[in-house]
Order: sequence, then C-alpha cells, then structure tokens
Amino acid sequence: MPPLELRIRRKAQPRAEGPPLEVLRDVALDFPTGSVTAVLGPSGCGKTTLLRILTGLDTAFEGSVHHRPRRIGMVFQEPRLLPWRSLADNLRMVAAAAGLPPPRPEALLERVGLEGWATRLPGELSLGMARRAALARALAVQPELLVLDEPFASLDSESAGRIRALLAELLAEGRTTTVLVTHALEDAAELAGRVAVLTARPGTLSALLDVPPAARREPAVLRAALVQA
Ligand SMILES: Nc1ncnc2c1ncn2[C@@H]1O[C@H](COP(=O)(O)OP(=O)(O)OP(=O)(O)O)[C@@H](O)[C@H]1O
Repeated sequence: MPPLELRIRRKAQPRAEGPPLEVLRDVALDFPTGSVTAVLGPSGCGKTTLLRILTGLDTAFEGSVHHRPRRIGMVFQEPRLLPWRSLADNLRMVAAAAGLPPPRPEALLERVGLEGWATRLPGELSLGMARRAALARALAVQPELLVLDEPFASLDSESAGRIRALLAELLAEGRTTTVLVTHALEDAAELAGRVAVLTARPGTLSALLDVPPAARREPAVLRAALVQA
C-alpha cells in the first residue's frame, strides 16, 4: 500500500473582512501504512486544519492528498456524538455508512471502559466518557486511518490515563496509520513513532523526526532531539 501523501502548497481561510488568513503553507508529508505521527505546533498554527484536509473534510486548499484510505476514524476535541441516538446506535450508524456489517457495540464500548452504557444517550456522559465513546465510534469503522485531535485535552488525569493506555495498546498493534495532534511532548513520546513540527501561522513544516526509543521512558530526550532538529 503506498503511503498516504499530503501536499499542501497553501491553505487560506476567507474572512468576513480583509484578505484571507493564510493558515498553512508548504506542508509535504507522507504517512506510511501503520505509522503513528504526532503533529506538534503552537496554538492556531493549523494543526486541526491539516487534519481536516488529510481526512477530506476540507477540500478548499491548493495541493493534493493521494492514497487516502477509505475507512477513516476521527476523534475530535468535541466528541460530536449524535445526541438523540444511543451510544450503540452511534456506533452502528458509522459502521453502516462505511459499508461494514453491524459491529458489536457492546464489545467496542467495553474496550474503552464503557461497558453497560450501550443503550444510554450521549448527554448522560461526562466529557471523558464522551471522548472514549467517540474513540469507540472511530474504531467501529475498522479504521485504516485514525485521526486524533488532542484526545486528552480538558480531561481529568484518570480519564486521560485511560485513553492514553487504550491508545498505546491499539497503536502498538501497528495496523492503523495514525495522526495525533497534541500539545504535549509526553504524549508524542509515548504514542508516536515520529513527530512533525509546524511553525506558528502560517504553519509550515519545521521538523520531522523519529522519536528516539529512549524518549518513551524519558520525554526530555525528545525535547532535546527537537531542539537539535
Ligand atoms: N472556519 C474557519 N474560518 C476562519 N478561520 C478559521 C477557521 N478554522 C480555522 N481558522 C483559523 O485558522 C487558524 C488555524 O486554526 P486551527 O484550528 O487549524 O489551528 P490549531 O493549530 O489546531 O489550533 P489549536 O492548537 O489552538 O487547536 C486559526 O487562526 C483559526 O482562527
């Protein structure tokens, strides 16, 4: 399978007044199948925009995306579950939309620590639980590409720890090409095989490096490698 290939020459956001805001410029990245890439960069540099372009949610840019897989699982900061449908239905609907046979929602929910919640509505969940439900929904499409936008943001440490452990287990399987946007170097060091760093807006690629194995135990090793890059 050829790598997913992202080529952004320029991405600008129209504004109500004034010229368009240039958000991204000259970002060229290949994502080999099964790789886990963390995208780091200052707030507002275009990380979420990059994910939206990568997944095809945003097509208004100059450039191209090649070899985008068919089944894409996404977890955004805002869980975006359908509020009037049970968690099980939320999972079934994305699987059906992906042309997959009905999944076993209970098993997927159990995997993210939400056993017994299949018939409940999203409004009954805390943010941490909703984020985990969104991850279960992403897994329900058997994703070839998994995209995670700050999956640990605004979570208490217990919820963040549960999701981190789950992702570490999942990503270690090495089957799913994963792109993880994060502000935390520790998360990149623990979960990713490599790190792509964007500059401040307009975001452009300033470094792409493999995570040194020692950084898994000591994230400062990654910080030092980034300073040198
Ligand atoms: N729909 C939109 N309309 C106008 N401007 C937008 C839109 N979406 C994003 N932007 C602007 O584009 C820039 C990049 O936004 P984006 O959300 O991609 O950054 P980010 O790196 O993910 O930020 P953060 O780390 O704070 O989540 C920001 O300045 C933002 O205000």
